[in-house]
Amino acid sequence: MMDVATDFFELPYEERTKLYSYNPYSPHLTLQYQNRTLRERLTHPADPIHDDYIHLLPENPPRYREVAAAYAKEITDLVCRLWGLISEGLGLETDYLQTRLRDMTKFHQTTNFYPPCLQPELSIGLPVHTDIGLITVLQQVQGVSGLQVIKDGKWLTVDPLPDAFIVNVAEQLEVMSNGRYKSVQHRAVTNQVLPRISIAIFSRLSEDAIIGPIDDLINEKQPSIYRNYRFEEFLKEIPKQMQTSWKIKQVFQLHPASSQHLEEERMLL
Ligand SMILES: O=C(O)CCC(=O)C(=O)O
Ligand SMILES: [Fe+2]
Repeated sequence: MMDVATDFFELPYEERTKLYSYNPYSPHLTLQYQNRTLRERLTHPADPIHDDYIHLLPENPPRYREVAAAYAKEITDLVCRLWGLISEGLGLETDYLQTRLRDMTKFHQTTNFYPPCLQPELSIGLPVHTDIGLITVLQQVQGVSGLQVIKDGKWLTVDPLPDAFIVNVAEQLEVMSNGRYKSVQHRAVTNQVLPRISIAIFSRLSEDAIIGPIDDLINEKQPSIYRNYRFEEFLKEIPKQMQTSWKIKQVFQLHPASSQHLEEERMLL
């Protein structure tokens, strides 16, 4: 996938921008070259079960459709296996998340291209955020670092490892696990010399999906942190909180004071 993604971003500007579209549900290219941000991203569905989208993928490079279809199949299978491990980690039946989520999960792929920047300290590839779905499977091009996560209030670089995927816990999994899995705050910085590519497959939910802590994880010692909400409600909060997406789930929190220490830690950034 990385090879065809690299070929795509090596296409001339006129060829890449054929994929400009205002419809977020069809494959589209977005250029983000303003407000210190330096990024192009190609986004499209990646769901072999729910979407009939292959004919909408880029025709160029010629192998893109075939490779992206196979990649979507492999990664969504991997996500289903990870759901099994996460369910077990939460003390639930192995197929709990798979049974509950598969029909209401939509996968999509974003390939990020960050051009080099002579003064990386003056720009950012992708500002700090948390992913909004369940989990994200990410791969980075070899040899160029850029992904950073926050650990103990400090930025930590996640260097690319050969043949390794990065799995990010995203917001809805933190809510469903009643805070046991923590969504990770991350960002991408630019490189002075080399361009960088990363490929993410996100799992999002259908808009009417009801999200909330899983009943079996709530008890007297661990009361529910969040109220139930429709995923649509979460999405509507995003434009209200541009650049601070990690605060969104607090809107659905039952006792906001309990997260105060987290808030204080985040204020350090
Ligand atoms: O480029 C990266 O490594 C991070 C990409 C990312 O976080 C995203 O697309 O949400
Ligand atoms: Fe992300």
